Amino acid sequence: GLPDAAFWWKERATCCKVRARRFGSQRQLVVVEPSSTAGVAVLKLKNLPVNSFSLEFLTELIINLEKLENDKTFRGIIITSDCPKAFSAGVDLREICGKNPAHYTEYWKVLQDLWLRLYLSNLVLISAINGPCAAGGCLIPLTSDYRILADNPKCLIGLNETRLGISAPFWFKDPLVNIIGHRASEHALQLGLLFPPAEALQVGIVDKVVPKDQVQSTALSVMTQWLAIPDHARQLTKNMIRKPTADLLVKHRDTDIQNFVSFISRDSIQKSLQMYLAKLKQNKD
Ligand SMILES: CCCCCCCCCCCCC/C=C/C(=O)SCCNC(=O)CCNC(=O)[C@H](O)C(C)(C)COP(=O)(O)OP(=O)(O)OC[C@H]1O[C@@H](n2cnc3c(N)ncnc32)[C@H](O)[C@@H]1OP(=O)(O)O
Repeated sequence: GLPDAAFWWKERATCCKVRARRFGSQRQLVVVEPSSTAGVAVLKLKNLPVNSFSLEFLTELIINLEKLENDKTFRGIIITSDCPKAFSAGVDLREICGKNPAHYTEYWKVLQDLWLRLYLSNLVLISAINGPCAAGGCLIPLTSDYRILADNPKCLIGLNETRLGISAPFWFKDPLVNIIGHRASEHALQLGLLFPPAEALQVGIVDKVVPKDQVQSTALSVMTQWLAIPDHARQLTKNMIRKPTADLLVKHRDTDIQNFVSFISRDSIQKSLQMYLAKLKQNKD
């Protein structure tokens, strides 16, 4: 029969630990702190300058999430950024530009691992989005249970992949459709829309917009409401609602990797990405 997500996860967690030893990083890209509320951890993303998903950062993130998942003292995690410039700028374009197919394969597998770890987490996950959040950067919010965005015109959020000449994978599209609906997703995805806070709230890609200095305290008070529900009942319900979407990725992971690798290896795609990266470097304040 079809291996379920838990099986996949076990196998992949071992790969992550092996990879972490390979990096042997001195920098701490993810900081986990206990919050003032019992049972709640605050996980801070700290891959300066913009929390783009390098392979090393993804690996560290997965290991920290795995530890929290297995630590019975924790029931919920607030995920936020410790980089002043962004919540997350998404996929690190240097990981998907000018590398070889083996690298693209490994990278995509790890990104899928992060998605599965978050989407099927038994913990309550709340994204405290205190900066811009683009494309792959939405992976964490879209797999969270609740999203709070800072009310600042710079805090744009959305899946802008088409603007880079690429397409969001189906496992980014599916949670977006589950959250904002079919028509709004069709519109947002095709046009690669990045929503400012008021529009983000209106379309429903975030649940709450608050002043930047209140993002974390609001996350804590929302967390308290979620933790008032008995864990077992909430977890069963979460799993019931999310399993069909997660099973699609589990079932199609290998094909998805093959599609990604052949797509990203095309000359035309590589050119688009390089142009986008060059444009980013020019647009400096
Ligand atoms: C048959 C078909 C089958 C299809 C199968 C599937 C296909 C799948 C295709 C592939 C799908 C990929 C899915 C995911 C994609 C992504 O996530 S792509 C990344 C998208 N991200 C963005 O568009 C955000 C880009 N960044 C910004 O807009 C800004 O940087 C910011 C976050 C708003 C911050 O702005 P500011 O404060 O002005 O800082 P900057 O000066 O712009 O940035 C600082 C430095 O960081 C570098 N940088 C920024 N983002 C990235 C990034 N994503 N990757 C790498 N580097 C990044 C930026 O260039 C600056 O660098 P320096 O110039 O060296 O300082």
